[in-house]
Amino acid sequence: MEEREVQPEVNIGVVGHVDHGKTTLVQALTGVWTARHSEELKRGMTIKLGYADGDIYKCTNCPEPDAYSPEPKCPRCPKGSEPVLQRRVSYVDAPGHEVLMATMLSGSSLVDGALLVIAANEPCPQPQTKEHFMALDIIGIRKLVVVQNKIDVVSKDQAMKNYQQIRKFLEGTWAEDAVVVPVSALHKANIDALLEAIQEEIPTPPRDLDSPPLMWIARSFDVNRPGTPPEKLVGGVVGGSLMRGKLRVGDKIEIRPGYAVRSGNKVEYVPLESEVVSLRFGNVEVEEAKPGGLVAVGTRLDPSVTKADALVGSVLGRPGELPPVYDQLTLEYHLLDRVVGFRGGEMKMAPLRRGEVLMMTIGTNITIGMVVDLKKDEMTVKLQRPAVAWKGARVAFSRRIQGRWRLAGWGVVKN
Ligand SMILES: Nc1nc2c(ncn2[C@@H]2O[C@H](COP(=O)(O)OP(=O)(O)OP(=O)(O)O)[C@@H](O)[C@H]2O)c(=O)[nH]1
Ligand SMILES: [Mg+2]
Ligand SMILES: [Mg+2]
Ligand SMILES: [Zn+2]
Repeated sequence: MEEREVQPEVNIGVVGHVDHGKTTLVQALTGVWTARHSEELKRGMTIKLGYADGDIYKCTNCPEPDAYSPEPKCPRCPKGSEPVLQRRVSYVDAPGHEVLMATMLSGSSLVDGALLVIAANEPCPQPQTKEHFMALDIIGIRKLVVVQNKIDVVSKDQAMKNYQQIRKFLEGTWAEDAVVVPVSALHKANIDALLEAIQEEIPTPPRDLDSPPLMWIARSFDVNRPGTPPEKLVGGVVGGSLMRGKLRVGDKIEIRPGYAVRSGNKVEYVPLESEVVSLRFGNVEVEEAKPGGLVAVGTRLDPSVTKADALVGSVLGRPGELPPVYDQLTLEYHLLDRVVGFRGGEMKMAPLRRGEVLMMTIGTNITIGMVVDLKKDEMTVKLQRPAVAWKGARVAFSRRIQGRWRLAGWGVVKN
């Protein structure tokens, strides 16, 4: 197989209000049900970031959008059609539940574009429809397709009414002209038109392949089954997406801030050094990884340091080439005008206060931070958990409002 057929070239976030059908849509696009953890299956909700790769094929015989399919066969052509692979896409499935907003934000830092899933059988916008939409803006994602889902459970009139609500919601925003594609994720209806929209609206961005590799870690695992004999144990695995550069099997790597070591109530972070022993996209092993797609990096690390997402929020690169780790960040910040994301309307955002505790999302790193210094457009935040950052990096922050962390604004790192 050619390399381009293995490594996805673009990452697309799937966001939107709880239960609007994000995970079902990812399954329609990839054949994969991303919820794997028993708690997720039991509660029918996404809790951790999920991801799955899917293909976009186009039949050379058929008109658009019929020509598009996630599978290498054309449902409309009898024998003899040869659909051509257009792109392989990594879909990052975000949780929609309001308490998991930080996870949604950390997932958004990995993607190049987004599908905003809106269920046609509820009034639009729902609280997290608004909050996720705003988060895309804050993180700087401007490639968007709106997916009007569940059209199988509404009448044509209801679907039209809901479509008008969606258009009204987008009116006057950066996404005013966004394409809205009606689908039924459950029945895999109109997925061809969605693939066409993805091809047109979410191009693969240019990639920086020459800089040293840099990857946000989004998942980390111990892949050994309990009871594996010691000689068969494999090293820890970390998953994430390369922001830039290339990574090859055999490369020496460093992970920062690294592994948390607790003694009493003190926590120290220990940077880790290891080597890339394998690289995998889905089930396919590759020798080299570039930006695009979520890659699983096999290492020689003791799996006990990677298990249970212990390294999420750290950054992986080559030894000595990582940006610095900070305990404190100075940000030029912007506060949203209004608090969104809860039922019963919106309210005006109060100014920040010195001493206030915020939830910071720095790439995939989610940490509590305290505002220790505050000027007009600038704040300094002391982080509970140190973060790799660099001048110009974009950071989102949430505030505790009415009992929940609500998206409150963003900042640009000045350190
Ligand atoms: N009728 C119908 N039901 C759907 C459709 N898409 C999803 N559902 C159902 O809606 C429910 C929620 O779907 P999920 O895919 O888990 O929704 P989600 O957005 O991933 O939810 P969270 O991860 O909890 O935010 C499930 O019962 C799905 O079967 C659709 O197109 N039509
Ligand atoms: Mg659900
Ligand atoms: Mg889900
Ligand atoms: Zn065809």
